[in-house]
Amino acid sequence: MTSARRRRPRWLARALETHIALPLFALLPFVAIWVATFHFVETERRAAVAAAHDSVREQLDTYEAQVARNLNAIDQTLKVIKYAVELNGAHAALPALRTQGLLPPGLVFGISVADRDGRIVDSNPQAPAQDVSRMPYFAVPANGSGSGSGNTVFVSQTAGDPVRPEPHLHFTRRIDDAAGGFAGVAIVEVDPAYFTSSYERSRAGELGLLALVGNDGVARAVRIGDKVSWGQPITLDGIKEEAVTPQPTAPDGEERYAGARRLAGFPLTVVVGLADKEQMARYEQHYGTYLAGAGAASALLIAVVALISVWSWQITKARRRERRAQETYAAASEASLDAFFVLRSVTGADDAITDFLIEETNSRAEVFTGFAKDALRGRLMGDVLPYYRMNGMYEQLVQVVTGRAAVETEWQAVTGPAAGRWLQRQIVPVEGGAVAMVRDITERKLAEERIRHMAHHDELTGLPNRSLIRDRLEQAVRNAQRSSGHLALAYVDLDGFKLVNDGLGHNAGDELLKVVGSRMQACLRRADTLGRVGGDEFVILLPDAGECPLGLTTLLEKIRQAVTEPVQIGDQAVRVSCSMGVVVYPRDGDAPKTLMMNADAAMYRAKELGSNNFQFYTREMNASVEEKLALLEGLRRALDATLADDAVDDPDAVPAAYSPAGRFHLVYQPKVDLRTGRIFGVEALIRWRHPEHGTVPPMRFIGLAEESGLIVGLGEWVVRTACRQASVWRAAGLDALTVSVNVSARQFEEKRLVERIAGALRDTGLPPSSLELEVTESLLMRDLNQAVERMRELKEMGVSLSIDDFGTGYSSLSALKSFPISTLKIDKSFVRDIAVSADDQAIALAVISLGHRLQLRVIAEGVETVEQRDFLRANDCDEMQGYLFSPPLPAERITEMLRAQAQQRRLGNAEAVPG
Ligand SMILES: Nc1nc2c(ncn2[C@@H]2O[C@@H]3COP(=O)(O)O[C@H]4[C@@H](O)[C@H](n5cnc6c(=O)[nH]c(N)nc65)O[C@@H]4COP(=O)(O)O[C@H]3[C@H]2O)c(=O)[nH]1
Repeated sequence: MTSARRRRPRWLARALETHIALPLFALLPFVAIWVATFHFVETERRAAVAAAHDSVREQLDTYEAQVARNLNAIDQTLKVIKYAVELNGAHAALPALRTQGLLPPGLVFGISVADRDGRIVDSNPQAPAQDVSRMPYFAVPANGSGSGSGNTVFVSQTAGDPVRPEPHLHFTRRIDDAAGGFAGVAIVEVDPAYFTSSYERSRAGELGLLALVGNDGVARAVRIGDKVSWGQPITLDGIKEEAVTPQPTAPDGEERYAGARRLAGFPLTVVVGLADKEQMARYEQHYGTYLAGAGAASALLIAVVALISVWSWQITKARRRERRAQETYAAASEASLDAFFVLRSVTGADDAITDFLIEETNSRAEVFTGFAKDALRGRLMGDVLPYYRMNGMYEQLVQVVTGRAAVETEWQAVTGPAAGRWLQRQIVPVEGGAVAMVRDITERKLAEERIRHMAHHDELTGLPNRSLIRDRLEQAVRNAQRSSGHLALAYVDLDGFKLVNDGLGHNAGDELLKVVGSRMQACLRRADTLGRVGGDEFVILLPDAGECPLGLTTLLEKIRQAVTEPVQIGDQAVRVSCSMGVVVYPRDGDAPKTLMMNADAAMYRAKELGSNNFQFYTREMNASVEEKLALLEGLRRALDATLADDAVDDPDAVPAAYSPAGRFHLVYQPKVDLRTGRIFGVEALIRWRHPEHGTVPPMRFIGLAEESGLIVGLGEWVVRTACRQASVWRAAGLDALTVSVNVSARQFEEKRLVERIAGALRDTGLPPSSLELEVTESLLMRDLNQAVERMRELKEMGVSLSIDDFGTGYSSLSALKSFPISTLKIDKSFVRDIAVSADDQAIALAVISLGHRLQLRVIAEGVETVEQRDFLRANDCDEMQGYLFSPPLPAERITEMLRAQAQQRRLGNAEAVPG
């Protein structure tokens, strides 16, 4: 059926649609109605016309016979008179006839006899004698020509005469005497109505016509309805004996079926006319009725057809819409990535749904079921996809069909071709069943999972991020609250990470973070959480910590040691440590936020205490922030006061060795030549005499001064003060000294550094060669190009440069070669164990050898023991600095030392190194 429909041409299919076919078919009865109607009408018309013809003929027959009879009677009368005249003479003829009873009644005919002179000699009824010789009815027969002469009857026109003024027809015959001469005329006068008295209204109607017309075309008597007239000209040419078509007839011009017949022996013709409108009246009436009937039938037919067609059209339209929608849906669903199943409920004996029949599906269904769509159509779900009873779909279908509400579910397939994939089904109720749409949402699920993971994990290390840590901490706090348990939180910050990151690049920094992260993770249990909350900051959450914080120390120490193990990055082994701040719930706070803040504060304290350690939180730690602010304020005031003092003092005056409270001052640590033992230079180190806390070491405030930018002004003051002091020593004629000043990263990055130093040298008169700037390796590595450029400018000025804390950074040899420096300083952390640690010895030796290969002097700082000094000296280290020789001292103590040194030299004692 479907294929047949498909094969049927489109135009034919359209034509067969009821709303088109029905009107076409309805044309047949429509035409039939009208053909039949016109046929009946025509038949009736013909019948009516035939009837009219018959009637004309019939009446003509009757009329003709009657008139002929009348005329014969008249003629008979004329002949009798003529005979009587010939027999009795004109005067005695009528009396003779009267006597014999042969005279017709006077009411019907008027009879007269005229003599040869045209005088009426006798008449019946009696009339006065008159001369009628001039009248045609006398003259014509008298002349012996035309009708009335001889054996013929003359018929006059209807008119009055001297005898009787009323209009009459005069029938006359010539009377001859015995010799054949003219003897007179027999006259019969007849009322014209006499010839039309046979008019029957029942047959001829109101407009029927009876006429007696003379051969001269003038009517002798005409009757139409009740009216009798005469004298009109009536043309007989068009009136045949059987007039087929009606034509206008005189005197009224009415259309009539007419017939005429000449009367033998008389110059007269009888005419019968039947009015067309009367003869066809019945037909006309029927015609109207037929037309009205046909019209009504047609209207009814049209109305019915129109109604059915409109109804059918609406249905067709709806069907077409539906079909188009179905086709569109089918096309869309074929192209769709969703599988769909149109399912019809199958019910059991108790009307309960037992299964679902697949009525329709699409190609995509094959992916989910393993069956082609044709194999699915018409099958029961329970037969082809039995597992639909196990994954909840069957129950849902029943629920949707009975509850008439759509449902949507996501599930992971465990059986079938899509096993393991995430699927989503939407089930929508439809009449008699449901439509299920199934979509593969695995990719979306994975993406969601990825996004969820990304939202909660650190991309680099894969560890939980701050947000997840916060969640877990909140959860752990809730659990601990419920169970009255304890939890611990450690804030971990890597020490020295920045050096690796800045020095070796971000990739190395990233690698380091990953290694350190996994090492820390390895120290923890499954229930613990390690997260990364910032650059080099980690958080460890221990949800099942004991009440006593000290119980955590073993774990914390293990983590610390794991972090400090060297990390191999490329061909370099780097080492970082970590500072940890630890809080315990509920002792150190009961809110997650407070715990985080306090752990952070404890971590800062660990940093302050020299890093590479862990600190448990104490209440005092929170004072640190305020303390910092107070410190910063104090720094500002101290710098202002120090600069104000300097401005008041004589610029050429010797700098104050000890500042009053709230001021800065410098101390100087001698630098000694390891071979000669001579003091060849000093390192200027800043001190702050705090009004309350006494002398504050630079490690406590340099960082803050850097952070706040105060270091720029402070650094300039240091340079100027150190230069001024060195000039003072020079002016005092003491041994020429090089004064070293520490320059922090922030100062070095400042554009006007070179200008400021040049200004200080200019203002104090110190030769640039007497000034050395100490910069750290890490400082140089921040922006290598800019650092080298700036160092060159300083070098060109004559100022020397040394690299402080050498060995703690990661400057490459090539970078080192490009630095215009004169000295390398071995960091005191390597010097500390130099006498015992093979590692530190190796580092020190490497620095010495490297420095010498680069033509640099090497100085060791923090030399406290003779062993350290001896090792360094034995290994060719050039210079040293440290408590062994002298701690940092006020300037005047240096002056004394220099004086003593000069004196000793004068005494020829070159050995100045103690111990
Ligand atoms: N353990 C030990 N320490 C020794 C020994 N000999 C000297 N020291 C200390 O080692 C530090 C050497 O200075 P640094 O490494 O440049 O380290 C300096 C330097 O980086 C910074 N600093 C000091 N003054 C200034 C300054 O004026 N400007 C800048 N930017 N930084 C400064 O503060 C750091 C610390 O300065 P100080 O506390 O004065 O500490 C000084 C000094 O007192 C020793 O034998 N054993």
